[in-house]
Amino acid sequence: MDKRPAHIALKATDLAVGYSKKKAQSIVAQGINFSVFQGELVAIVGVNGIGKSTLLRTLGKVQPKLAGAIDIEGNPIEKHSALRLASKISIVLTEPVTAKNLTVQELVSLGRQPYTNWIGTLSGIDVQKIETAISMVGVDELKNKKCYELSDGQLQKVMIARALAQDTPIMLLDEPTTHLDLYHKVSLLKLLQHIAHSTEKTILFTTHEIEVAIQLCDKMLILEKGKSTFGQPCELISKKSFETLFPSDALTFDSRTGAFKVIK
Ligand SMILES: Nc1ncnc2c1ncn2[C@@H]1O[C@H](COP(=O)(O)OP(=O)(O)OP(=O)(O)O)[C@@H](O)[C@H]1O
Repeated sequence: MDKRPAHIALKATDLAVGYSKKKAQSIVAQGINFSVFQGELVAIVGVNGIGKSTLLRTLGKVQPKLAGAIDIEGNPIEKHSALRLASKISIVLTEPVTAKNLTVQELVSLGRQPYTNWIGTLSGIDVQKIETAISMVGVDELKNKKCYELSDGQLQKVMIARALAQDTPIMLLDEPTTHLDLYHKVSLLKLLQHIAHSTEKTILFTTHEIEVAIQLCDKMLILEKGKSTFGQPCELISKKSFETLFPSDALTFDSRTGAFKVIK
């Protein structure tokens, strides 16, 4: 039976994202509308440079929106202080990790910063959340390694563990599977699906793994030049929304299989 999640965790209304230089605005994507329920796994997809990362950073208030509204658990994003937002949203970006000299355990512990006292002492609950996060993403055996000793894929998992340790109702992940092989991509997205459904966290991530996302996500947001489409993967397939995603000289979308076919 379809379980209806309790409430809207994240909502965008007529949102425009992009960059401001001096007084000029450079809009990357606009007219973005969606409502994501608590406990849903949502993929943001679209071609290179369409604005997926820009949108994700805007949803996490890493950069300002250019127009429209973002509501976090029913309140406008600008009403949340930085500290309050850090207890609502965790975000993993693609920027290189600067704290590579830390051990895995120390890096994951940083996720508890919004909750620790001013000298950063970890409570029993903090330690437990750190341990749970490390074991959830399956990096227990790397716990005492320095981050500079890890492969890109291992580091990516550790960054997700740090966000999990932050234990926020909303997680935003920019291309969390980039450095992983196909098996580990699927495993990680299955893990995110499990986390979203079992802990009622709302997880939005950007990805180029459209076919895997179609199979595992509750909803998808497709960004295209001048428009965005949001819905359940099956709705998007029946609306033929994936068919215009790539220029048709190289790829077509087969709605029967939910997969792209190369035009030879
Ligand atoms: N700091 C910046 N200042 C100005 N423009 C930027 C900045 N960062 C990105 N852009 C531009 O914004 C547009 C969207 O970039 P963005 O990284 O959001 O796309 P994307 O969909 O995530 O791409 P990809 O799939 O290649 O990662 C691009 O044209 C890019 O050049």
